[in-house]
Amino acid sequence: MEVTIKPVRTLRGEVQVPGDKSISHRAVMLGALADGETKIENFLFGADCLSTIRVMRGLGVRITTVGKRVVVQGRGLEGLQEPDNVLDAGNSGTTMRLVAGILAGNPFFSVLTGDGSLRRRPMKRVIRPLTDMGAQIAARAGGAYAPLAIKGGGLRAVEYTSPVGSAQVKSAILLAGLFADGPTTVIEPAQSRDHTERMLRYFGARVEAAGTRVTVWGKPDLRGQKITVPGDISSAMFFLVAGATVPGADLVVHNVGVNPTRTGALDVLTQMGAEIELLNPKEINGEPVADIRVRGSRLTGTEIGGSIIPYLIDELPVLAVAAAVAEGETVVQDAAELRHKETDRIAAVVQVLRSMNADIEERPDGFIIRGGRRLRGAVCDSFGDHRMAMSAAVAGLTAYGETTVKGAECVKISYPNFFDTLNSISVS
Ligand SMILES: O=C(O)C1=C[C@@H](OP(=O)(O)O)[C@@H](O)[C@H](O)C1
Ligand SMILES: C=C(OP(=O)(O)O)C(=O)O
Repeated sequence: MEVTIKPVRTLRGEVQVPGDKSISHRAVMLGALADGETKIENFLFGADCLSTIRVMRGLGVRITTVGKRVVVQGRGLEGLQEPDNVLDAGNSGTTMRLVAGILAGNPFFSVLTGDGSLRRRPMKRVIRPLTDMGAQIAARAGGAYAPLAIKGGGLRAVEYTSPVGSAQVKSAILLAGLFADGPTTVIEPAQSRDHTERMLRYFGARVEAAGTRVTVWGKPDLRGQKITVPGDISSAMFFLVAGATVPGADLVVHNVGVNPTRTGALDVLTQMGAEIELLNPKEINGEPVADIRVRGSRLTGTEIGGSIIPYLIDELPVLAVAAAVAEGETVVQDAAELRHKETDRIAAVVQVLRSMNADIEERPDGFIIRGGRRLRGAVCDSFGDHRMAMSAAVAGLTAYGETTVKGAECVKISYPNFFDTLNSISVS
């Protein structure tokens, strides 16, 4: 699918983004491991979360959907069944890595695979700690890539120091830790998003967290819950950058999850001079939520690196668009993890923005953008990556001429109605 974006006069209106992807995945997984029923409202019906539902069904879990609600019949910690076929995580790194943690705890054989993109993403980062805990895991290319063949069970609790600040690695170990006796600890080089910890507590597990160190106690009594998924801040960020870069824009995005381990991009945009207000703050299921208002303003370049990176990792492609429009230089560093996403997002950002006339230099761990040049519409590839497709569309709003996004159907991974919502706020 090709989508053409025309420059807009301005952006106006109110937006409701779909449910948070990270939280939707975790709600299905923990619901499956709990005793009793879990009802999930505002679930993200994006392809990635549907992959999680498919995989958990493959493990014998009954999951039904009614409107935007998902109901999971929990099977208890010991209740999953050996799958009679391979489990397909599709395009979803979160599904593969977190489910690997759950499978490591189960005394049966299973094979986890995914699409071409996911089968090129690094898996040693979860295989190593899960193997340390006692699981047997074989993988392609010397243990580097999926498919993964897992025979789990008999896990021991460990203390693991992770070389990467990754919520998927941390969560895989914490989920495996549910099946071990005693406390399992993960220490990260920089704190990553903490939805797993919050939701484990919400379901009744004992979790202690202090900065980059998290401990979960094994064999908890998890009880089915009612969960309302907040709007996804990573999806909201496309509109927040659009609102910040389009002159005269005034947008409100409702009910957005503002967990401090996810709001790095809000801090960066504010530091760049964006006019952003958080309204109506509240808490649901242990997660902070607010409405976010943004108005068009003049932006200036900034530096992005160090321990904030995991707090904005998925937002860097769209922050690069803000940097290209801003006056002055923006330096992004310490973000080599971007090369291990659905595509190499450093190479992809450089290619897309350069084709749109931006002055951008590729670095091994990021990029340098000298902003302030008027962007020019171009034909952009999505690289099959939902966040690249939406970032190119946002860049097209302030470019002169038309921008065509090729392979735009991949937005279905995290935001199926993205283009409809963008149209609904565009003033031409
Ligand atoms: O745990 C999660 O839900 C996620 C963690 C991040 O990945 P890493 O853990 O690989 O950094 C992020 O990029 C991904 O979109 C979702
Ligand atoms: C990297 C992403 O997701 P995952 O790792 O789950 O594929 C993303 O949504 O940007």
